[in-house]
Amino acid sequence: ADGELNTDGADDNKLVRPKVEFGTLLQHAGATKDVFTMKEVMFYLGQYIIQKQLYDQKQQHIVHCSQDALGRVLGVDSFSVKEPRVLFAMITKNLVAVKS
Ligand SMILES: C[C@@H](c1ccc(Cl)cc1)n1cnc(-c2ccccc2)c1-c1c(C(=O)NCCN2CCN(C3CCCCC3)CC2)[nH]c2cc(Cl)ccc12
Repeated sequence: ADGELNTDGADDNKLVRPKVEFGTLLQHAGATKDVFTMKEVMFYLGQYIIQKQLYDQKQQHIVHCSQDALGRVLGVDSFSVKEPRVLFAMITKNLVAVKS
């Protein structure tokens, strides 16, 4: 729905282009393009976190990224997946809206 923030992204229809370093992370997770929907960005980021085992084994909603490029691009040492608004605010700083 328009304007509604859900865990799939602010708006499923909008296309975004990741900034260079962020785009490299998504490619590590298997992305093969440079324009995405927010849903795709979140899918690839989820894969990236799993592949690099960045989530806390005990508290699996906590992601530790201080020793990883993810921490550098998001600007935090760790975050909780239970705070989508905080997460989207950090992620959108690494994205450029694509006029569609
Ligand atoms: C609902 C969704 C979400 C999506 C967006 C937001 Cl802003 C918050 C939350 N979500 C719920 N848990 C996770 C998660 C947790 C730990 C490790 C990896 C992913 C995710 C994330 C997904 C994803 O695409 N998720 C698919 C289903 N998930 C179920 C949880 N699974 C976990 C099962 C336990 C072991 C760790 C993975 C992974 C697949 N993409 C993300 C990207 C980031 Cl920057 C952060 C979190 C996620």
